[in-house]
Amino acid sequence: MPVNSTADPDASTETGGDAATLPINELFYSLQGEGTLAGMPSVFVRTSGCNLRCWFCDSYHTSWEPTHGAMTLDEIVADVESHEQAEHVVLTGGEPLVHEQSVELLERLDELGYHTTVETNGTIYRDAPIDLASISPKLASSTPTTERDPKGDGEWAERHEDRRIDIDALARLVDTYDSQLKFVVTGEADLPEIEGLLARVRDATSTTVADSDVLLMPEGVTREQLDDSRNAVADLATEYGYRYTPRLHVDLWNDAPGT
Ligand SMILES: C[S@@+](CC[C@H](N)C(=O)[O-])C[C@H]1O[C@@H](n2cnc3c(N)ncnc32)[C@H](O)[C@@H]1O
Ligand SMILES: Nc1nc2[nH]cc(C(=O)O)c2c(=O)[nH]1
Ligand code: SF4
Ligand SMILES: [Mg+2]
Repeated sequence: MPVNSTADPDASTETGGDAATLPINELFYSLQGEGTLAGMPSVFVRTSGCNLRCWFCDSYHTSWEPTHGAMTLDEIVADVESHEQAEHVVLTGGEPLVHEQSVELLERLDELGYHTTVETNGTIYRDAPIDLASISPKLASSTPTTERDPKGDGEWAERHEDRRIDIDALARLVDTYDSQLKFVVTGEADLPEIEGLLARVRDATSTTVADSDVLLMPEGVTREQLDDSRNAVADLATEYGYRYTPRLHVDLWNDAPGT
């Protein structure tokens, strides 16, 4: 369900008033397309607003040009519950953890017995009932340089670069929640950075981060783009001993909305 009205999703939102709300870009029922739960029927709750600007962002209308619709938590929960088969909810964005109200939504979903996955860029820690923290730290190859900026002239490059890795936030997420580290891979040149980052995370955590919790995901928003990228990423997973994750939803439905 696409949403349109007038809340401001650009900044993080504070709890206030009687009815808590979240800026919501869309809500839909599909199969989890990415990560260790790929194939799982899930309701997706996509918040609007992000603190980063990856040049390749497949959710452009939550980051570069965020939508401004809001829903109350009651409305979101009712929509989730209308999908009667679903036991899994994926909270994504945008960056869902910029919003303080995501915590209350996760608490309500947890009380109702849902398994919750949070798709996050790993730059923000929040204390919430999260069953799987699906962390996708952003590599240098995600930075919207002048040549790659989808909108302007590289205005976001410096801010993106400054914000994209926060080792303390990553370590806290990994230490607190069952987690997976899911890297968008644009080429072989990303691998040394992934290895260096993993070493820093392993150093900063008391939790064991197994190679089987590290996933390499091909960059691409269409089937045609993945046709060009997936085999090279699969080969890198084999070579380095990390896990490959497909983008099952793209393989199945290409870039159709609400999938
Ligand atoms: C739109 S993001 C929202 C959650 C959070 N902001 C994040 O980046 O993890 C959802 C997932 O899509 C991935 N993603 C975004 N654009 C992509 C692309 N062009 N190719 C492959 N994965 C992409 C992100 O890395 C993340 O794992
Ligand atoms: N089917 C499907 N699976 C997904 N897993 C993570 C997604 C996301 O955008 O966060 C996503 C998505 O957009 N669609
Ligand atoms: S962090 Fe996630 S939502 Fe934000 S720009 Fe990057 S891929 Fe898009
Ligand atoms: Mg997606």
